[in-house]
Amino acid sequence: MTDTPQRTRPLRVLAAMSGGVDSAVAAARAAEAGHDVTGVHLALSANPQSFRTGARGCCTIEDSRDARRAADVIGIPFYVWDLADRFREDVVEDFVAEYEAGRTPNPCLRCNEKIKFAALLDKALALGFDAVCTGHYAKVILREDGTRELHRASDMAKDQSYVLGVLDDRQLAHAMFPLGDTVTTKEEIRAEAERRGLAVAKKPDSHDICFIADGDTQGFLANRLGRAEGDIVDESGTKLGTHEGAYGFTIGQRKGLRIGTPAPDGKPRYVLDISPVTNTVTVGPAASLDVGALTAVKPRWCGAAPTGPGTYTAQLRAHGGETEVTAELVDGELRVRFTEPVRGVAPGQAIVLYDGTRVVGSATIASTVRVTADVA
Ligand SMILES: Nc1ncnc2c1ncn2[C@@H]1O[C@H](COP(=O)(O)OP(=O)(O)OP(=O)(O)O)[C@@H](O)[C@H]1O
Repeated sequence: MTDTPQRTRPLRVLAAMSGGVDSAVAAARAAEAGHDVTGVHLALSANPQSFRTGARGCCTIEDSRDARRAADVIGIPFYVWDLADRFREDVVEDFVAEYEAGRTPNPCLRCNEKIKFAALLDKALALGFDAVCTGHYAKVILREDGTRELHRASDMAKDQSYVLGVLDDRQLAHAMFPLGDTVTTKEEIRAEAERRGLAVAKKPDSHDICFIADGDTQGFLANRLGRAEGDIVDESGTKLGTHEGAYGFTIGQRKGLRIGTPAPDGKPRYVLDISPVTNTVTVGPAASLDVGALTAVKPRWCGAAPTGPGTYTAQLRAHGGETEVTAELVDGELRVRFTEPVRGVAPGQAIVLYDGTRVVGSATIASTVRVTADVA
């Protein structure tokens, strides 16, 4: 294997600059490596001020100013592009629809798939750029046969390969992640930003979901979907309480159930199932969350699709650990079996398959098979 593609020759690079420290250092590293770098900040919210509530939100005017100041210090041209309509349609509306359907989406992954490495990348390529550079922590490795592989970042604690697991060969061929190559902690990145004179060196990290202020997902969804009172039931269907919207729950959730009656065994209860059809939330003991297998749809592969069953490690949520699986493509769907049962797998999330540190592919979890009973 050779080094990352960006090192082979100088490229025309479009650096996606959020106004945060990671993307500022990524752009600076790309420029320092000899590439012809232009910075771009994406305006992703139709009303940037609406997200300003003290904590960092997404794409405020302040963020675009921070990105511009960083570009000035690095000495690269800088633009602001308005992709708010695309972002609203492909990421925000998808997020709301998924919750409404009883699933748990990952909007960062969707944004990478539809915005940063689709709408942004297409526009960049049309303008003659070779690559889009971001501050993600992941590695692209160019193999001697010319194909590319996506790998976990050198620093596992910061690794973001999970949310990039949706990228296909074409997208990967034009992706540059200058932060993922080295063992780089956030503290080191901040120190590097300071050394480079970037004022964002001490800027706080962004939220998980950039378009939701103060991390209040429930408030955001309640605002979008309204109140829809329904029942909370146990596994036998006995009503235990009511909720104000099934979208407010995630499989495996324990807190905030507000059920008066304690479980007969006195143990905590967890969300086992969310039915948008009956607007019912089913709760039960932790053991009922154990999943032995799942089916996932819309598979995407980094490289050729596997031709038969294979053994992989899998990651099932953005900050989750790894688990061993066997996986096989059957009629275009991914059928996955866990070596050991795993707890609290949420439909709507992505399963990303790894071979060591290499991302093999990903798919969206559609249904799970519990160890105790089959549940769609
Ligand atoms: N509004 C935006 N405009 C341009 N690029 C963006 C924007 N939001 C995110 N990005 C790009 O996507 C990358 C990952 O986004 P994420 O929200 O995870 O940022 P982050 O890890 O907090 O990084 P940063 O410190 O640069 O904000 C960023 O490093 C940046 O390159």
